[in-house]
Amino acid sequence: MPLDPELVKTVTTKDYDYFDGHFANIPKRLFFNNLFHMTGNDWKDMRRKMTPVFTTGKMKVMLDTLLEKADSLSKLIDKVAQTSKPVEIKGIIARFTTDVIGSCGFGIECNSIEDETSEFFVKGQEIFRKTSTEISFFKKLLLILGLVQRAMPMDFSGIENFFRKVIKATVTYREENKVIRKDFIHLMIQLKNKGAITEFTNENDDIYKKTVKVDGISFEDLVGEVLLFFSAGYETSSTTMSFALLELTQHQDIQDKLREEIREVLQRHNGKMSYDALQEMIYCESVIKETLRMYPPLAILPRTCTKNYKIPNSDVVIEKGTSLKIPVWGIHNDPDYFPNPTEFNPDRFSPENKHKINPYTYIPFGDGPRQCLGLRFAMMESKVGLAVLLRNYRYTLHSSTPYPPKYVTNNFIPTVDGGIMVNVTNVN
Ligand code: HEM
Repeated sequence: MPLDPELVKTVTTKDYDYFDGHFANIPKRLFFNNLFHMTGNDWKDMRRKMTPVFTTGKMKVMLDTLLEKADSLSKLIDKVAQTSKPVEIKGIIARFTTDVIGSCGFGIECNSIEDETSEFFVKGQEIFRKTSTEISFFKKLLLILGLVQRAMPMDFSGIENFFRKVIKATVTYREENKVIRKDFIHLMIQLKNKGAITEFTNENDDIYKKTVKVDGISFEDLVGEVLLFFSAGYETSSTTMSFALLELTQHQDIQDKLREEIREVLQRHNGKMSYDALQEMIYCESVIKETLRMYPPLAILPRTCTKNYKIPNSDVVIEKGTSLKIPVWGIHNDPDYFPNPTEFNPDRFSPENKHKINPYTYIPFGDGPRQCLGLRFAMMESKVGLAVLLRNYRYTLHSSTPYPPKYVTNNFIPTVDGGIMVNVTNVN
């Protein structure tokens, strides 16, 4: 367990070649056929192909798709505020992130914001429930995708077939009808068919302006990666926004300041949540970063040693096959690096202060060549989500949720026991 930031640097970046796997002995099947589980040249090759999917240009264009979902979230929260009843906010945000990743990742309109019983959500749950009755939907998803390692007597073939069928239907429809949509699956189809993907510009320009040449990928690769976007992007983002709201209920001054910034920025941009407007939400970014410090969704960063490694200036040799766990939560909450770590203080990440943070002590998205590819997307989605939730509404914690929170013990991603119950009031 590397605790020292220098060692974290060594493992994730400096001597990355010795630690280039997340996990060892990954079974060869669809659900593990993705970037997160690859090592060595397979990983290098796939990472090179996938990197152009996540450029700033692509994020800007995908924002339009994301904003459609934000609109639905806005209507839902308005309804909630009118009822004056407390509500479990993580569930609401999870419906938003399901729809976002369903739309941006799978190209599917899940409509779970409007309808909790939407087919995609329910079908997914049904299928996962078949495999085991005890484990939560998302834990199962993480298990299936190998983000949690545990021997499970599960038969995944039904689930794999379901997702393969859903993605196949989307890909075939788009190919036959020449559909172009601003989402990940469109970029992946280009990768599959042309071995190249294009840099989106803006709506009025030719979206095939700038072509980035890479080798193609197979249909199975496409399914594997799209599934990874779902597992990597859904729960992590909803967890981030939910913990941000939890902290904001405890710090009304910070909540007010953030709301003020959101309103000011949107006023400057004629009420439109453009990419540029989001860039100007500096305080919002600090709030998200501080949330990710206190509550990193991936509390542990896995690495596997792939070649014997002698730790410099010591006799210690880490043997090939050794599994390493970088304790992200522990490092982020260490008073040596973050004074008063239990205090929620977004100013740690203000433009004036952020240079004071020691390298390799803030790693919610990992670090080095394997750093999270969806970082920009996650930040954009979280900013949009918080801006929609806070612009016109105030949140206070309902008495049924204790603070500090109690966590469930059987989930890989930090999860508040009983959910986060809040009161929502319209402040217009
Ligand atoms: C707040 C939200 C998120 C957090 C905290 C997060 C965190 C992480 C972390 C810690 C890793 C491992 C990095 C390492 O080993 O150094 C990772 C990998 C990854 N994430 Fe994220 N993630 C988030 C959202 C997303 C989203 C939205 C997507 C895609 C749409 C995504 C796609 C990926 C991919 C593809 C990898 C594998 C990278 C590789 O192994 O080369 N993530 N993420």
